[in-house]
Amino acid sequence: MDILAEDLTVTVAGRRLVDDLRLRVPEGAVVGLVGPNGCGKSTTLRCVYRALRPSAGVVRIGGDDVWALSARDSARRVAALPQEQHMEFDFTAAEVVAMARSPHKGAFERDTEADHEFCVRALRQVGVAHLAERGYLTLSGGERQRVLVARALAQQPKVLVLDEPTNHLDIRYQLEILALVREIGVTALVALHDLNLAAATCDVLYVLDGGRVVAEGTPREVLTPELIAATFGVRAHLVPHPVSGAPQLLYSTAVEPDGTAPKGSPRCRDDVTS
Ligand SMILES: Nc1ncnc2c1ncn2[C@@H]1O[C@H](COP(=O)(O)OP(=O)(O)OP(=O)(O)O)[C@@H](O)[C@H]1O
Repeated sequence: MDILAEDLTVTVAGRRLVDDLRLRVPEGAVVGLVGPNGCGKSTTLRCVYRALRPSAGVVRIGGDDVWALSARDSARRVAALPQEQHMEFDFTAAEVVAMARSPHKGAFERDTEADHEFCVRALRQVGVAHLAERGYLTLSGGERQRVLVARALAQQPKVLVLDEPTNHLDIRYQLEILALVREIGVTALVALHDLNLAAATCDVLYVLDGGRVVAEGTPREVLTPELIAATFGVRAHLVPHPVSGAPQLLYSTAVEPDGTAPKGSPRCRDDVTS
């Protein structure tokens, strides 16, 4: 299923957190959202996974407005890995992953053998099968993150929405989780801070600044030193990855050698009102 956001706007207290945004993720593509802190990535993703109703515009998953779907129907299509996930009770990792199966069953229906299999497979896919009986609250940050990725996979979604999925992960698991997202062939919209990981993982990148799309295209088209300076206020040098050829960014200090600030735009349009 594809994702289409049209004219998406989120206004809170007179401030446009997301401003007339248009974004498309074709079926099976992995699309990245990048941009500085506070530019509206999570707010956009929350609209896509139906946690936030936009002030204007629409998000369509497989052609249907997500707010025209029931919460259950939406959860059958979209699995989300939010940036913050609070868990009050000490469920085991296996129980946390099993929660993903509830959109696929009736209120009092018990888990079937097939449900169990989906969960075991998801735990294995992200390398946490050995943690299945551990209490979730006893896990490290990276272990928790991998359990939550397993939960998203066990939901068997048509669309994955991942908000900083590499948070807390060591470099091996950062690479493995993103490779897995590509491998399973699911439509994916992913917010990432690491521009090199984004370049290596995503077919297309959307760059947000102040709630607006300021650039879109392949990583090679989008990740130019000019754009990095204008959007992040950082000097960047582009080099091809020696093996894959993917564009890689090396950064220097945020100021020019003469001590002046680099050319750049404001990161957040705090003054924009509806
Ligand atoms: N409910 C809210 N009320 C007021 N402001 C909000 C609300 N939710 C988000 N914001 C503000 O909207 C802006 C965009 O937030 P958002 O979390 O979408 O940014 P982000 O690009 O995901 O940032 P980060 O990279 O830091 O995770 C931020 O300035 C944030 O403080």
